[in-house]
Amino acid sequence: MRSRAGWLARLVPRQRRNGEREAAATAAALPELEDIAWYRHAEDAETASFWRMARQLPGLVARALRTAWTASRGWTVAAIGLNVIAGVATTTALLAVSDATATLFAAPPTWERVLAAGPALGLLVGATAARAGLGIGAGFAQSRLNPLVLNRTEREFYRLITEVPRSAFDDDTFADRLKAAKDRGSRAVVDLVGDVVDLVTAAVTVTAVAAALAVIEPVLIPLLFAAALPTGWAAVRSARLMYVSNRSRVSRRRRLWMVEWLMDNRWTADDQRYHEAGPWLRGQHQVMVDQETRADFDVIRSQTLTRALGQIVAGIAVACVYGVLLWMLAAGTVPLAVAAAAVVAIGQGRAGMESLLVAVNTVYEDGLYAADRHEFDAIAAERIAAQPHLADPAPTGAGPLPVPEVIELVDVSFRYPGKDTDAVIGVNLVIERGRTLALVGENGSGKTTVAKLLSGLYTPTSGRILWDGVDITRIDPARWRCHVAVIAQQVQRWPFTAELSVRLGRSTAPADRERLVAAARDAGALDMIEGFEHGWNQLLDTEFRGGTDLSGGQWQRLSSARGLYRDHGGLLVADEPSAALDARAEALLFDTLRARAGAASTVLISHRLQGVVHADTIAVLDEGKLIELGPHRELVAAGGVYADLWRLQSRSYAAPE
Ligand SMILES: Nc1ncnc2c1ncn2[C@@H]1O[C@H](COP(=O)(O)OP(=O)(O)OP(=O)(O)O)[C@@H](O)[C@H]1O
Repeated sequence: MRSRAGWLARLVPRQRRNGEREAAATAAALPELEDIAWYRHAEDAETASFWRMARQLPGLVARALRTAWTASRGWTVAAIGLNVIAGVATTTALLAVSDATATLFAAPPTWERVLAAGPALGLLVGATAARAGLGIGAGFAQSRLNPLVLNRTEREFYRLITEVPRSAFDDDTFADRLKAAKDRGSRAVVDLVGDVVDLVTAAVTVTAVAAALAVIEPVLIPLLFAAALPTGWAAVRSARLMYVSNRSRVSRRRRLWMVEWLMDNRWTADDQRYHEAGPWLRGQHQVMVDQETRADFDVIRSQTLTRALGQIVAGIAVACVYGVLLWMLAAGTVPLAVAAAAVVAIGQGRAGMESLLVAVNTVYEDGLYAADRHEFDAIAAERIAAQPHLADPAPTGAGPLPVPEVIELVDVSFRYPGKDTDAVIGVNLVIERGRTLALVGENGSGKTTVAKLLSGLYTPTSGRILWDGVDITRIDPARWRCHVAVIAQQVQRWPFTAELSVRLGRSTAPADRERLVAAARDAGALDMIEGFEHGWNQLLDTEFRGGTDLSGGQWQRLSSARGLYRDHGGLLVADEPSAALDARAEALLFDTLRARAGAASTVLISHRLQGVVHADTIAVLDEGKLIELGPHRELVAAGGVYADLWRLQSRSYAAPE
């Protein structure tokens, strides 16, 4: 790391020391906050010199222009082009000032001299008006460009996030990158385009003034640069301090927002009150808010000191520029008329130079944040591309696969990201068309994981899943997922109308009223839906006007209806579909599942063994391994784990004598 001298050298390390202390304090209460990943770029941001920053500009500018160009070629050309033409108008106006003052101040003004300065004054008025008009035009073009860039950036973000494999969401690094991209990264990509237009505007103004000064008095050009440097340095330094601070606070903020969400949403409102968890949550929240406040104070103090120093040095530098001008005037090297024009040019030049330095800084700062978004895009795209069906596609044709006659799991193992043990270990299973396979086993034995592998949510770490002998992990899911329907263990309460909530099972297909009704009936949800005040159009979210909420079992019926609506006679995976159902609804659902026998394949997961006795095959899992396999009678006769579970459940359901 570069060594720094004086008070400034201590500013950033101090901020980081505070951050480390606070992280330790938070970690004591909330261990999951420990996270040093955010310092990855912060070191860079903290130590990059102005020149290194300037060296990165071409790359950042090129990237922003590419973004703008792909969003709208016309408005990009307009925003940049009009600014460049405005620069020509600036030079013209300044030279016109010079001409006019030379004519007017050559001797005491007379009417003749005023008239002689007329053309120059006319040019000045014309050029000034043109510059203003062009500036407005450029501003309009930029305003049109920004929403288009935002639109494109958002679209790409949500494409990536919905296409990324499910396993990405189990990875904390991915979650951090996602957060950084969402927090500010995406916005920074859009802002960067505006910053680059501002940079071009400022650069054009400075070049225009420099061109005018080259004609008026070239000696003033370097002095002009020197006078603007201290303010620019202070702006860059301030932004960098803020950047480092923000970076180090992302994890805490993520946790903070999570705790806030736990307190302010209706999903956790009940549990929070049952367990009187409010004070504890508030306490955690307060610890983090206090740390945020201290971090804000730290960064504000450091920024104020930096800005003050910049302003003092800038003041001295400006005094020197005017001093030199006065000296040249006194020495007779510059005539009064030229000095007057130079004062106007210096005024505009200083403003332009400061804007330029601030723009350089803003481009760099937003460039750092935009890099978060680009990094996220790259990680997401990499994960998407690494999926076996893209990285190592099976040599099969195009179009949807047929409904499979046989689905096989061959020596399938799976480990969740970041875990050091497998959730599923060397499982071999066969599901024939028209047959029902039941998965049973204790909590955490791997049943849902097998269901998720079968439905393509995850790819096996090793082993293969074959559909009629074809390894489906190497085939685009779009070609086979259409044959898989899932009634998930975790009931998702979609905040839509009842109809949409069921139709979501096949959202891209046109609504099929007959199938909707059939699915709802088979799931025991039809009477409930038809009994709603607005029937199928009933909104199921009390956070919106006219919305209502459902009981746990009613939500589960809706979830089953969604799965059944999706099902088209392929594989149906029902993971604990009756956990919240009453006896009548449960019996109806199991009848529905049994009715598939002979025609469609079913994988049923249930802890209620009464529900699985009819399955053709029952697979018993234990700590990820398949330990028993066979029909109910055989397993009971074998006297193993299944028989034990069956005996326990039969005993607890038996009526007292
Ligand atoms: N997203 C995940 N990330 C990491 N580990 C997970 C994840 N989901 C499940 N696990 C772990 O994988 C193992 C198997 O979980 P799984 O959900 O498949 O069990 P299960 O048999 O369906 O349990 P239950 O009967 O409770 O539904 C468990 O040890 C669980 O902690």
